[in-house]
Amino acid sequence: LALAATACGGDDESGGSKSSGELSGTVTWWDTSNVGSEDKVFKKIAEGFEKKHPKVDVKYVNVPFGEAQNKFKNAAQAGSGAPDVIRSEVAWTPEFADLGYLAPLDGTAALKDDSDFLKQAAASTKYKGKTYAVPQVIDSMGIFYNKKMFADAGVEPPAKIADLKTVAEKIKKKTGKTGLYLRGDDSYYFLSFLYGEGGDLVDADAKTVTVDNAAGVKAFGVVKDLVDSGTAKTDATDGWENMMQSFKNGDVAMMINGPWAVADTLTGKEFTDKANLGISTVPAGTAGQGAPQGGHNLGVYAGSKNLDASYAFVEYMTSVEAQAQTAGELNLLPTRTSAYSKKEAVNSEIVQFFKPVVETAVERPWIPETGSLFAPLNVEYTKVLTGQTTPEKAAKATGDSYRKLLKGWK
Ligand SMILES: C[C@H]1O[C@H](O[C@H]2[C@H](O)[C@@H](O)[C@@H](O[C@H]3[C@H](O)[C@@H](O)[C@@H](O[C@H]4[C@H](O)[C@@H](O)[C@@H](O)O[C@@H]4CO)O[C@@H]3CO)O[C@@H]2CO)[C@H](O)[C@H](O)[C@@H]1N[C@H]1C[C@@H](CO)[C@H](O)[C@@H](O)[C@@H]1O
Repeated sequence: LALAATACGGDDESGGSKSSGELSGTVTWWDTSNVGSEDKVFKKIAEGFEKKHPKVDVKYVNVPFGEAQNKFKNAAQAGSGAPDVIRSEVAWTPEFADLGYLAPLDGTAALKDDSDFLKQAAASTKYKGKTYAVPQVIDSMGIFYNKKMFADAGVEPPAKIADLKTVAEKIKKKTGKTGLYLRGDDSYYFLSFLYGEGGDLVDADAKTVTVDNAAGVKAFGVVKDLVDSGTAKTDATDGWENMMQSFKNGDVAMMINGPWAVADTLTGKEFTDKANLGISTVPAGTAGQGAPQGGHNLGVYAGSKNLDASYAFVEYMTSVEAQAQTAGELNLLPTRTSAYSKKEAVNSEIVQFFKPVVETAVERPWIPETGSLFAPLNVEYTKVLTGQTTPEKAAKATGDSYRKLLKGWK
């Protein structure tokens, strides 16, 4: 596995020869997984592909999640420097497909046993009747909690927002620590509170923006109150780092997060005994309980000069064996139904916890604009949590941004 220092593309030297039937050439793969935890396992699996196809050289490039979407769009648009295979987050996939940057995979070697994929995982790979990527992982969110801190304070995982506040009060009294770390620089962490008040960002079927309705305003009020009441602490920047450090060091008793955070969490001093990590459903709001559906697909760049090897690589990386390995080693959720009966998935408490959560997770519309809904929401969400705007103004400003973005929507 040649570790390319910089993102470089499927240039013509990588052209694989099909004549011998044996795959050959280079496959450059942009992986967005977390460095130091997830990436090690994904690299290992990719090396297995090279062993199986000795004439293929996989160039592994790790591109940070926050940069990969634009980096790929820029390279694809310029027609130079794009990878052969991209780890495409669920909301990036319809956008890349709409732009023509992904090769349709129907009928290719990339798409094997596609009836084996969970329908909600497959949904984000379909666009205008074609399949543009293969689901690699699916995820949702839950409350991660420190079992020892909970036991010391004599509290149970909170089922409702009111319980969350009570639990936090008891933890503060007993340990002086803040109950929850609520990530403030990524509004994906707001969605379970929005759903809890019966809200959503948009109603795609009705082509209506809904983030600024009464439920949306209420949800902004709920998260503002969590911070103002001392139930939660937050930051306007470096949210991921601050959240992970706070929880791993026992500075907070809870965080809302997903399976992609587990491997890193277990390296924390509070979780050397991994049994100390508890996971529970996100607390319900006044209208119900719901967590968002996220995840990642593998797509083949439409301009790849080595389509055959790229198709085979995508199939290998999303195979039931690969998914069993990431379930066992990283507690990531498979997207193949068959992978859930593999022992690695059966033996993972995290996978078993999240399976029903993902089955009932709130789906988003898989339209090209879906990913663009977060940038404006991030601005207002952060301002609400840091007292720079009111729930009413935040909801309105977000709704106005959405109506500019979604032409003709109400
Ligand atoms: C702002 C962004 O909004 C959206 O992203 C949503 C996303 O749609 C949601 O689904 C959700 O993603 C979950 C994800 O499902 C979940 O799996 C997990 O991912 C783990 C991996 O598991 C882990 O392996 C590792 O990779 O690390 C990953 C991350 O931890 O957690 C994710 C949530 O973090 O939330 C995202 C919002 O964050 C847009 O799509 C853009 O990304 C946009 N960013 C660009 C927008 C450009 C201008 O438009 C701007 O110029 C650029 O600079 C910005 O970069």
